[in-house]
Amino acid sequence: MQHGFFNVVSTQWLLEQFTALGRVAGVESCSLTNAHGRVLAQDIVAKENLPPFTRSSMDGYAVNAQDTFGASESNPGYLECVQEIAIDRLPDFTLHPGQCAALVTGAGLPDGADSVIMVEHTQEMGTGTIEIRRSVAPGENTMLEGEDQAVGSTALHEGRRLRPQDVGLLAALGVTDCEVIPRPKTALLSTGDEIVDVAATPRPGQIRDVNTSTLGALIQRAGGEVTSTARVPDDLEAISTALQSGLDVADLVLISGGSSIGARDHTLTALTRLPQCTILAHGVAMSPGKPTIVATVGETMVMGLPGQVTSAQMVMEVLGLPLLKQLGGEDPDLAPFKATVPAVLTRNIASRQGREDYVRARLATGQSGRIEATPVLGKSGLLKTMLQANGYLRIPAHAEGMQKGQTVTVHLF
Ligand SMILES: Nc1nc2c(c(=O)[nH]1)N[C@H]1C(S)=C(S)[C@@H](COP(=O)(O)OP(=O)(O)OC[C@H]3O[C@@H](n4cnc5c(N)ncnc54)[C@H](O)[C@@H]3O)O[C@H]1N2
Ligand code: MOO
Repeated sequence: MQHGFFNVVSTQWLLEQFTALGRVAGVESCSLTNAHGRVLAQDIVAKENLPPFTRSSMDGYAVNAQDTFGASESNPGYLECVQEIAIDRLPDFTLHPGQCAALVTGAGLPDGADSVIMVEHTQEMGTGTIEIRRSVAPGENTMLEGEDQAVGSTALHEGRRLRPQDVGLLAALGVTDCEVIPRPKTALLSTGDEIVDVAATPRPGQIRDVNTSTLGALIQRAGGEVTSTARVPDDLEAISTALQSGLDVADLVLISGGSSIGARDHTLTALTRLPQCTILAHGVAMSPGKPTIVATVGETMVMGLPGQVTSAQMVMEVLGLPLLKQLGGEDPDLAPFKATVPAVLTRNIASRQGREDYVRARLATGQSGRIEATPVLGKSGLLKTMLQANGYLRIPAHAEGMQKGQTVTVHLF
């Protein structure tokens, strides 16, 4: 039996190691309908201008701005309306001085027009004359050809995780399929003699497997794929066999439980038996989550997570999600900011020096109108701190705690 953690590292050091890892191998084609959340494996270059022609952004009249200069409520101008422009066909005439053409939002402007006056600033006088009660500037109330995206420019870069608005840009450019990076394949091993299937009725002493579900959901949130799951007893041979099966199919193997130094904790031994294994960490200077193992076996990453339900989730939040995003090829410079909220702490929190504390917190708007963070303290074997909290805050390893009234950054779940 191991009598201590032998390679305790900081989260910062581990995160730095992750940034050196390459993305998973290969490329796959993805239809636009399935593209949301995927990471581009190619630059998308615009093959056309967007908008493809200059369009009106208002209902009104296409005009030459010069013809409206000086027009006001008290001193209106008058233009001759020569046509009604169809929404689905570009106008094939030229607007001459003193003329305007009726159009709706989205219609193309005729030659000779450079702006649109909104219908509410005009009055139809009959016999085709339009009273103009305001002036417009050149370009006003129009969307210029190529203003969204110019032909030949890079619309979206490789490494971008596609958000709904990105998918909209692909649609506008006529991109029906794109090359994406495969989702990192993740094998989940849940260890423990006492752990039974969710559908089972546990007999006294047994508990249902929570971690396969929470970790599976977190893997999906980070863009990974749960490729296989297995439940294994606290038995070195069984764990070794399941670990090998995971290594055979996955880019990342997550092992829940057995990562500590107890008599039933076999994860480390199962790993160190493998000739290609390098242990990066056995023990991370964080709480909860100290009994965490990070290793490589050849090209495959392995994380041994503490079995405690909250600890396993927090280690995933802090280390597992960045690792999955790195393996998934997401370029951090193109990634959206992780949502954080500055909030005023409602009470003191004590912390031991030498390890980071990750404290769950509940957010609420205080009487002053400012957002307040109340620490949700509790045992890491219970689920409720995660359920009651909106996010977590980090107390650095050198700090002895945080003071009531201090502004903290809450990372949202
Ligand atoms: N001597 C020491 N003992 C322990 C230390 C330490 O530093 N020195 N750290 C403690 C901390 S903190 C944690 S966290 C646990 C982590 O232990 P393991 O990773 O070896 O996990 P297990 O012992 O297998 O399980 C712990 C706990 O979690 C429950 N569990 C496990 N898997 C699941 C699951 N899939 N779903 C729901 N619950 C699960 C399990 O029943 C145990 O209650 O070590 C401490 N000990
Ligand atoms: O890490 Mo244990 O994860 O503190 O409960």
